[in-house]
Amino acid sequence: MQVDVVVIGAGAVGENVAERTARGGLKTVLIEKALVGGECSYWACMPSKALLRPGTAVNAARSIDGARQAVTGSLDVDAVLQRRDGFTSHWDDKSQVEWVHGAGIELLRGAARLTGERMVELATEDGTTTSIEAGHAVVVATGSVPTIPPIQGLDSVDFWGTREATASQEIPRSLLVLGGGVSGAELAQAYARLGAAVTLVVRGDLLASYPEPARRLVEAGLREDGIDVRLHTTTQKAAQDDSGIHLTLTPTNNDGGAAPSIVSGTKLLVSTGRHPALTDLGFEDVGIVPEDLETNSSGQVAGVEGGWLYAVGDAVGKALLTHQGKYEARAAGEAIAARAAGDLDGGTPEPWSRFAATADEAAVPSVVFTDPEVAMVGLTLERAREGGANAKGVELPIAVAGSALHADGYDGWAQLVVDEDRQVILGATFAGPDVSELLHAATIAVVGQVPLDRLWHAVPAYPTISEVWLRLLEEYGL
Ligand SMILES: Cc1cc2nc3c(=O)[nH]c(=O)nc-3n(C[C@H](O)[C@H](O)[C@H](O)COP(=O)(O)OP(=O)(O)OC[C@H]3O[C@@H](n4cnc5c(N)ncnc54)[C@H](O)[C@@H]3O)c2cc1C
Ligand SMILES: NC(=O)c1ccc[n+]([C@@H]2O[C@H](COP(=O)([O-])OP(=O)(O)OC[C@H]3O[C@@H](n4cnc5c(N)ncnc54)[C@H](O)[C@@H]3O)[C@@H](O)[C@H]2O)c1
Repeated sequence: MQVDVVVIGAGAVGENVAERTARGGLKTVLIEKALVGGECSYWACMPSKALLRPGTAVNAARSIDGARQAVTGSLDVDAVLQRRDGFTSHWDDKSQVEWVHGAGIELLRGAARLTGERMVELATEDGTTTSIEAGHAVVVATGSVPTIPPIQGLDSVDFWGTREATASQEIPRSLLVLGGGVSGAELAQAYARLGAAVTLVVRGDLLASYPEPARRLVEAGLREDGIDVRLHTTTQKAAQDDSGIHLTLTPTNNDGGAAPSIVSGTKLLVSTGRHPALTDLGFEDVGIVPEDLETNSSGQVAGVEGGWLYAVGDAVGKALLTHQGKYEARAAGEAIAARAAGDLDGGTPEPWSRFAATADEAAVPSVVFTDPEVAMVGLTLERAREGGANAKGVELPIAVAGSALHADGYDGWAQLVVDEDRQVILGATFAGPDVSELLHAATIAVVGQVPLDRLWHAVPAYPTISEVWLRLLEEYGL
């Protein structure tokens, strides 16, 4: 079979590359071995947010006098799960397949691997194999897989990963959650609010890549929901018997030689990170060591002569986020189409052109959808300073008319990271109820490198939570 572009993996990221190359007039084949739509649609973003949102909505009503009195019941668990099932289309990819066809992309089902320069082999379930030659590019968009920690006994425990936790049809009586990253924090809260007794075991600090005050707000929110949060706690052992699953814990820095403690639950969720899904893809056959995979800003894999091999999204692991992967996909797809048309040469394209995912470097937005939320873009103060910037942090509690109206006793925190030499914003973090919708303004300011004296003219509407922007600029001295 001879085509222009082969995209391996039809997650959100693969779909977006294929859409761009097909739109650019290239005959594009998209190969998927499981569900078209990938992790985000069926086992990650969509179901996890669907599990969280009802609890957040009820808690929001409870935080306003007058509305609080109207909340007289608890969450309807069956209705929440059914609504979640709707958002995952009941794990049926029919509508996504229709979209693929509508976009002029050819979909092939099966597992693909590289077999040589511009060559891909497709193995289908019935045992047949097809060889496909890509005239212009092969794009690896195979996503990521869970990283399972080497904890004694864990391999003989029947534990959940995030797939099982986001797709479960029942709420366990008690849930142990291992890992205090975004998945752990979000799913611990979702299950606590749906009625499980949750213990969250965190090796270091919760949400360690976010600023400290934001972490503390989330920790307080989780504790308020009755979650037993164990920070700086190492899991020594896991075991399972008829009564449930048991974890043996010690303090992470156990200088005092504290005796181990045991926590138990009916289920265990292991959410200890993910890594690129690059095994069995034939990278070795094209001279690439998967662990050393590096790409330029248009997704071209380094060290491949002719620049025909691309990788994007979780498979590269620059930012394990759907929106950022889709952005990389748009840039790669545009670059492939432009190179095929002779409008763009090989090598790294101009930063901030539509062929380069330049924002990956220092302008990645992310939201932790706990209650309260954390929304962050760009660099933290530490990272900005490590990178050599003359950076200053400007931070305040979020306490403006808009936040006071939004919820009684609104508790939030905001920080801008300012480049003092260039007078632009390098990063921003907001923590508090419903702050996610504040994030895009900050993303625009960071990506646009909007000078602070111009930002001064961006007047937040009154009374909104965005007024905190005004207070932050005042705090900076403007
Ligand atoms: C619990 C959880 C919640 C999350 N929530 C959010 C969120 O709210 N917002 C956000 O931005 N991100 C979120 N993420 C991250 C997000 O899910 C990922 O960044 C995103 O799914 C990556 O998309 P992708 O297309 O790169 O990979 P995937 O979605 O994993 O797609 C890769 C596809 O490739 C296929 N494939 C793999 N190998 C082959 C092969 N050899 N041949 C054929 N097909 C193959 C797979 O079957 C899969 O369908 C969450 C992640 C988790 C775990
Ligand atoms: N709202 C969102 O956008 C969202 C939600 C969930 C996940 N995601 C993405 O998916 C990816 C995976 O999420 P995640 O939470 O699994 O990963 P993560 O990397 O965010 O967190 C993993 C956590 O597990 C801990 N850990 C690692 N090994 C451990 C061990 N042996 N014992 C105890 N703890 C251990 C780490 O210290 C860390 O706190 C993330 O990179 C994130 O970007 C995004």
